[in-house]
Amino acid sequence: MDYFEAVSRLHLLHGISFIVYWLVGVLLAAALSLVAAASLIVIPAALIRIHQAPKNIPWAGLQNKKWFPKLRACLREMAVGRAAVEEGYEKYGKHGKAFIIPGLHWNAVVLPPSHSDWVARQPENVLSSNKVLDDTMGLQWLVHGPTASSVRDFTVLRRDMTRQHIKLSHHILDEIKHAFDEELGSGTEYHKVSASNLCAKISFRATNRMFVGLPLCRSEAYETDVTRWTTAFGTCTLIMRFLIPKSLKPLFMQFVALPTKLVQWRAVRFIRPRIRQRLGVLKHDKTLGNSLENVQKEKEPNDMLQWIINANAAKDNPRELEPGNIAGKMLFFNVFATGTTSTVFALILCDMVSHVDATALIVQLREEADQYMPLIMEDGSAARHMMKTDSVIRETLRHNPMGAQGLLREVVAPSGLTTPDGLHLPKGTHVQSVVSGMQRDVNIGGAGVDEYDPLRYWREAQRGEVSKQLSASQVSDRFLSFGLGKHACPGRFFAVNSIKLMLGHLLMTYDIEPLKAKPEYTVIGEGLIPSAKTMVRLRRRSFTT
Ligand code: HEM
Repeated sequence: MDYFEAVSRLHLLHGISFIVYWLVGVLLAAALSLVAAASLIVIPAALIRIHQAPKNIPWAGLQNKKWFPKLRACLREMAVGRAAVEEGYEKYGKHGKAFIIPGLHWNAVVLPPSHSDWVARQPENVLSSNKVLDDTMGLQWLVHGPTASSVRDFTVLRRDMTRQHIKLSHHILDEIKHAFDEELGSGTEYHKVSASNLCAKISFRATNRMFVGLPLCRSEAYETDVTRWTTAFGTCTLIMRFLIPKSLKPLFMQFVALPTKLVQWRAVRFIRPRIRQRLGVLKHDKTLGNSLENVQKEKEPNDMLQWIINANAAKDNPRELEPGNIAGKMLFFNVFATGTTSTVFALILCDMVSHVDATALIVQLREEADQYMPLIMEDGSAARHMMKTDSVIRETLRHNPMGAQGLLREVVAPSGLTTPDGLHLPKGTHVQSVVSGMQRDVNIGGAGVDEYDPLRYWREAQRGEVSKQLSASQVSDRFLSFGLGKHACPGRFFAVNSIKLMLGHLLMTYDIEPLKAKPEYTVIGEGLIPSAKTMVRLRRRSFTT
């Protein structure tokens, strides 16, 4: 290599390193500008909210910081949400006092437990749940149409799903068996699997068997697209809530929503042809002069897709029957249904296998599953008799609820609202209740409620302490894991039944090793999920191969 070649190579090398440095520099500068821009928006917005918060209510989560404690608490919200709620409950809530919980999106007044029933009874035009749903989920930007009120119409869940899911139990169980077989194979060797990944897979399949039926619920591509959509949707709602001020939303959300819309378009490509085909049948029936009620119900598929089509057809607004709106509703229901059911299923599994007497507990639950699960194929309601399993589900929901707080509402009455103990909340105030701390509070639930005791509800009933066992889907102001009042979770009956079927099948079919220590749970904001690293060991029981 001569001198000139060496020099030109050196130049080339310098040139390449220059471009690399330049690119890194540009990227760094872009990242810094983004952070600066975000701070310019986020910090002033937080300061305004701090200024607007009621002055006579104490704050939780300030951590005794000397400089800008409230601002720092607001900015920390994503990292320490659950701790702040629990600290506030210990200091104020359990003594019947309200407190403020800091947040980047809004600061909320957390009312004491004695107010939960009162909150749940307030009409929508005074204390709104819909407004909170719109603001946290960006309904007018991120999901289907034609209107936000149509998106918020959950009649299909409250009416059709609640009535039909028991009739569909044998299909759901068939899907659960199939999904477990796919995940764990047919051999009798031990498998070490992530509890949360396993529960996510099985829950998605169980739910989507009822949503879209066979064969689509088994399509890997469909599952990937739906999961991508729920993730994109979640990410976009975070950006929308924390980074974009209210006044700029109409402008910015058009762009921020684009990736979610794109992923949504991809995900609905699987459902669209089915919708078109079913709408064709509906049109044919109508032209034959059949009224909607007379459409041959026995010929219709009994699944969520059909329930949505029928409910939208009854609205007499042609836009409700656009395939994109029908498919969009189906996808949107997945946001509510799959993540929640799988997280709770995984929490129950982890609580159960790490219980001090896990072996005896598993034996008892398995006996119950052996007795009732084989009846499901003939009688979908047989799982109703699995009251020990029901107790285990309610106990995890009570002791380790997914969300530390609940009953999220906004005061929308123009003159504000005054609580029973005289606290005036101006229009625009966000209120909520503590779920986790309250449900473990011995002063409310009695001695021992701070402990996890899986068969507590079943035992209470056996001892005659209650006339009827409290079931896992029964809400009250002492059990807020599914909310309370008009907006209480419409999916809870289906969720509890599916978890019973999943847990029942697992215990009947597999040996599961108890865990030696309590598993780690991951806290995100105020939410609780089992860590994906928590592994359980399972093997097919030999006589079931
Ligand atoms: C174990 C699983 C689940 C848990 C713990 C859960 C929990 C909750 C909670 C706490 C609320 C708020 C209630 C309130 O503010 O009063 C809620 C609302 C809701 N849930 Fe669930 N949920 C679960 C499963 C499901 C499923 C399977 C579906 C649908 C298939 C669903 C659909 C909804 C809907 C649509 C709402 C909003 C209701 C309204 O605003 O009127 N959930 N859920």
